[in-house]
Amino acid sequence: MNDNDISLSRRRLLGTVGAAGATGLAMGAGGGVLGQSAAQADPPRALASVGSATVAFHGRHQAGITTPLQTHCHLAAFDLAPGAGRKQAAALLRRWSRTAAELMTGEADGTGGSDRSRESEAKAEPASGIALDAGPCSLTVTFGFGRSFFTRTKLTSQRPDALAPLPPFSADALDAKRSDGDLWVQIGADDSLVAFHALRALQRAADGTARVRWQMSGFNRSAGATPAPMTQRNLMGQVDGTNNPKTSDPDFAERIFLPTGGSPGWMTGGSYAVFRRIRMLLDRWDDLSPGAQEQVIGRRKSDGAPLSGGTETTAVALDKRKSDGGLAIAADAHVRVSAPETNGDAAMLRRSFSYHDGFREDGAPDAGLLFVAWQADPLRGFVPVQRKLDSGDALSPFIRHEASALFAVPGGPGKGEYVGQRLLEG
Ligand SMILES: C=CC1=C(C)c2cc3[nH]c(cc4nc(cc5[nH]c(cc1n2)c(C)c5CCC(=O)O)C(CCC(=O)O)=C4C)c(C)c3C=C
Ligand SMILES: [Fe+2]
Repeated sequence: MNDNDISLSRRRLLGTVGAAGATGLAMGAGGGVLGQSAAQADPPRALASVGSATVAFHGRHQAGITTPLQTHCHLAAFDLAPGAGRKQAAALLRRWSRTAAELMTGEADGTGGSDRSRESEAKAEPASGIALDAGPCSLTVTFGFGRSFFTRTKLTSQRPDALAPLPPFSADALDAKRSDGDLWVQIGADDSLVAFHALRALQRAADGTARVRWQMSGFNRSAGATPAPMTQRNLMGQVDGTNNPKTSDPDFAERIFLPTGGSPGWMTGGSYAVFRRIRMLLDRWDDLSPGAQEQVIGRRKSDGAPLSGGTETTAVALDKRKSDGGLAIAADAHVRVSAPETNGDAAMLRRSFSYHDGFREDGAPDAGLLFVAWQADPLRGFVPVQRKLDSGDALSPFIRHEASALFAVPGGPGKGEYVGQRLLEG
């Protein structure tokens, strides 16, 4: 883990246990045990651990990259308003950073009270108190810059080569209005109101400087939903995320983050986020037998074990053959085509959320994956892998890439700094 480790911290709400009533919190945390604990006069319970978990805003890397997946996310791209340039962008990133830092500690009360005394530009807090009763709930806010940001702010000399537009892929069906953007915000939290509150606070803080270009919401499974913690499942029912690079891998940092002394200097400790909104053709998928679905991916549905044998965490044996001589993992299976071994060691950290936006006119669910992949260089991570998938992945007939973006995500701010300061004031 890194500087942004989750910690269970004291929370301002602990002080309100008495006022809210211990029973209320016990009900939130444990439901059915309410009557029992009240009758036995147990001491008041602290806020449930889900609520009190915090992730550090400051550190070498921004939060929300190696942070364990939260239950809720909002992804939003903003475009700078006409007339807004580098100065206004710097002021916005300062406001956004202050807001994010406060919300992530859980110290902001959500009433807007503390902001009224601040400079008039700062509308950092919605006055609705949306998240008033909750702890920080592992809230993370991550900020990135799109290619167009550098033109708008006349900072093209600082634009990383790695921000070159992603190449077109044959299966792309991209909606330009839901792609790209000058600025990107990724919000994750283990509570839906905490996540929405952060989104509103950041949107308000952007007022007059930047406008929402697109916004999407996603989800993952809630902590405690399964008897033991496990890898997430996506909406196709697959265990998804197993073979991600691990923070304990010796080459993890060099694969995912830019080193000190790299180029450009302001990206030290940063990473590149590739975003793809990938709709799943779930009716077509659900018509496949479970066995056929497993062949498409190359892993078992029940527990995510590779079809070459073993358990979920057993290394995939791409050369393994069945008794009939055929490959245990088909030539076009998703895990074979995307594996680092078959892509010149290309690797990325996939940190995705499911989405469901209702049903389309034809009755099909508008649902799938908000795919987010992190890497030190998209030309050595996402691009070669997607090129290969584009030309021969058994999963392709069941998905549609509908939106796309690439963002430069700078390193985390030091204490007293704001995100992107080294770019905007360098
Ligand atoms: C370009 C990169 C990738 C896209 C786009 C992508 C889409 C996508 N993937 C799944 C489901 C699974 N993917 C799995 C593994 C996997 N996927 C990628 C890359 C992309 N996936 C990689 C690099 C890997 C790891 C390969 C390996 O090293 O073994 C798996 C298996 C479990 C796991 O390791 O995570 C599943 C399941 C969907 C549904 C999807 C688009 C909607
Ligand atoms: Fe995949």
